[in-house]
Amino acid sequence: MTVETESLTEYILVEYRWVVVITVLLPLSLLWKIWSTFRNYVVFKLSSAPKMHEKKVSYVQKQIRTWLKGDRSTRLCTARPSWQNMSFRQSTYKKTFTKIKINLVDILEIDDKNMTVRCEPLVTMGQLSRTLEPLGLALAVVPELDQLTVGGLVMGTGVETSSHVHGLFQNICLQYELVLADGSLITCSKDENSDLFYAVPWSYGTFGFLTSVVIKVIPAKKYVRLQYHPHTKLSELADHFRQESLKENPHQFVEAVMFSKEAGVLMTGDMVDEVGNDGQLNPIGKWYAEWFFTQVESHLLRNSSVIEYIPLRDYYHRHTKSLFWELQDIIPFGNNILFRYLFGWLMPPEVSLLKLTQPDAVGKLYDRSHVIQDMLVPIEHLEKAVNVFHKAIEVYPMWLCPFKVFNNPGQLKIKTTEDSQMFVDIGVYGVPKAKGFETVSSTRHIEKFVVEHNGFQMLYADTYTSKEEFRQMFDHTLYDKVRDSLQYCSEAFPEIYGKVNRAVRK
Ligand SMILES: Cc1cc2nc3c(=O)[nH]c(=O)nc-3n(C[C@H](O)[C@H](O)[C@H](O)COP(=O)(O)OP(=O)(O)OC[C@H]3O[C@@H](n4cnc5c(N)ncnc54)[C@H](O)[C@@H]3O)c2cc1C
Ligand SMILES: NC(=O)C1=CN([C@@H]2O[C@H](COP(=O)(O)OP(=O)(O)OC[C@H]3O[C@@H](n4cnc5c(N)ncnc54)[C@H](OP(=O)(O)O)[C@@H]3O)[C@@H](O)[C@H]2O)C=CC1
Ligand SMILES: CC(C)=CCC[C@@H](C)[C@H]1CC[C@H]2C3=C(CC[C@]12C)[C@@]1(C)CC[C@H](O)C[C@@H]1CC3
Repeated sequence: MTVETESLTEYILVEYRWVVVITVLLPLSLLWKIWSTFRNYVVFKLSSAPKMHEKKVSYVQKQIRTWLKGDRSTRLCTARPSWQNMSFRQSTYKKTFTKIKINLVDILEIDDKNMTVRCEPLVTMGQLSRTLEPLGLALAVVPELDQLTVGGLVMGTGVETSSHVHGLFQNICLQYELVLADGSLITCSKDENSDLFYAVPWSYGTFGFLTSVVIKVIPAKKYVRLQYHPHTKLSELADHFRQESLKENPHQFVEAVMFSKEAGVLMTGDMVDEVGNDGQLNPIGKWYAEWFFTQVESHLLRNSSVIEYIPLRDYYHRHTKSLFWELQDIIPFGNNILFRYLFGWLMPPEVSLLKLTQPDAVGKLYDRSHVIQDMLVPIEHLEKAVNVFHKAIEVYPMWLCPFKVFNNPGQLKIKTTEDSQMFVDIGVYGVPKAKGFETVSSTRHIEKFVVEHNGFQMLYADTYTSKEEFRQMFDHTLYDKVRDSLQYCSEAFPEIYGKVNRAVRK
């Protein structure tokens, strides 16, 4: 192919990807949603999952024993193909590792006396919020994309707008059940095998295979009373953001979306049972509703500090329908009123199908000129971080979400003697506009800033940190100790860095 035809093909594949998305992916996504909702409903109602759980765990153990009997020349990972997961990085190691099938997709038990839910690792956030809602319950932290799994959020991490109160997803998990590399089944909690319990989060499947998790639930109400506070000065927004995140009795939900370096909207919310007369009901989950982030932007443009009442589940999944703001690049007219009324009920396409059918040209384009990164920095550095991000990449909207890191053992070690420290997650998803942007060097620049400011990088996307920087970012003291104490662990699993660093993972 000549250079001209190649770039024309690339242009067509990128610009007209929506044709395939609309005609093939949306109908397939709908069939998949109908089937999985029906299947999960039936299994949950029949209560057959708890009986099957032991059998399925034995099968995981059997696969590991088979590997133990062999020459153990390959390492282990889950058999979930890369295209099925939400991680943006390519799990290239899946081509060479021995893949362990973990077909554990069910909610096992809801205990409304102890306020816990026990579920298998492939249970998704959408599945949990749908099941808990009619019971008047919710997870204390609901990472907002429907397809995120409990396993991925435990082994990686999960953050949401209630994290300034409850911490990260792992902080609402009370017990893990794992199959280790020696084939044994173990449970751990803060009182039992506590080293393993604290080392599991952020370990990316490098201790063993998670087979169930007990998670804390809270009482839920019907709506979220959400107040929008537009700001046109970064310093004012940052002060307000810190004040709302750090105050003694904070709102249950705090989030901000920046639409430029200076201007953004802070949102504070609380669960309520009724729609009050100080605001209007806004059912943002309806099929015809405008994308949430553009609704937020309209409050900035009107400079109006309004109150709205949003149905709770609509609130939890407010960024699902537009995949934050990523879908505007894939279906440019997805937020058009006509499209919404005619086809909004089909949205969004499944992320897994988007990954599966992503043409090489689109992959290359995302590598070259698209950023998907979340950087976590102590909240006092918010303005500085926004300025650094603006200079290096300049992507808007920019997501700001406060979260608490507790002073617990593990990879996220904070540099304070206090019980906890408040951080902010800065999420950039989109096409960079900064002059001189180059994927590796610009990402390295912000990674350096994050390391120097005692922050952390979320690892679902690519990291380019050196091993030394990575170990400086994530405390490996407990991690190394636990790996050394577990038989066959180092043979079976690479270190975290070996799985997440783009240059190192094979
Ligand atoms: C055949 C069909 C007909 C429909 N007709 C109508 C209708 O007449 N009126 C109407 O209001 N809606 C209609 N819808 C849309 C439906 O109400 C919404 O999709 C609703 O969010 C589905 O929730 P669920 O729990 O059933 O499904 P889920 O499987 O939980 O969700 C379906 C998809 O919508 C996303 N989603 C779920 N909840 C939200 C939310 N609150 N905000 C943003 N995204 C969300 C999820 O990410 C998921 O991908 C229709 C949908 C279908 C499939
Ligand atoms: N709001 C938020 O907090 C958001 C979070 N994310 C990120 O997305 C990722 C979650 O995506 P998801 O598709 O659910 O998960 P993934 O399948 O991407 O899994 C993430 C990691 O967890 C490991 N893992 C998953 N299940 C198990 C298990 N049962 N036993 C052992 N290891 C396991 C995987 O190991 P292996 O490599 O062996 O498969 C992988 O390294 C997380 O990293 C999360 O931080 C993304 C968007 C939003
Ligand atoms: C809130 C936090 C912490 C993170 C949000 C991250 C999401 C915006 C990304 C997670 C997976 C990403 C993927 C895409 C867009 C951005 C995410 C949803 C694509 C849909 C972009 C188009 C590609 O062809 C496929 C991508 C799959 C993963």
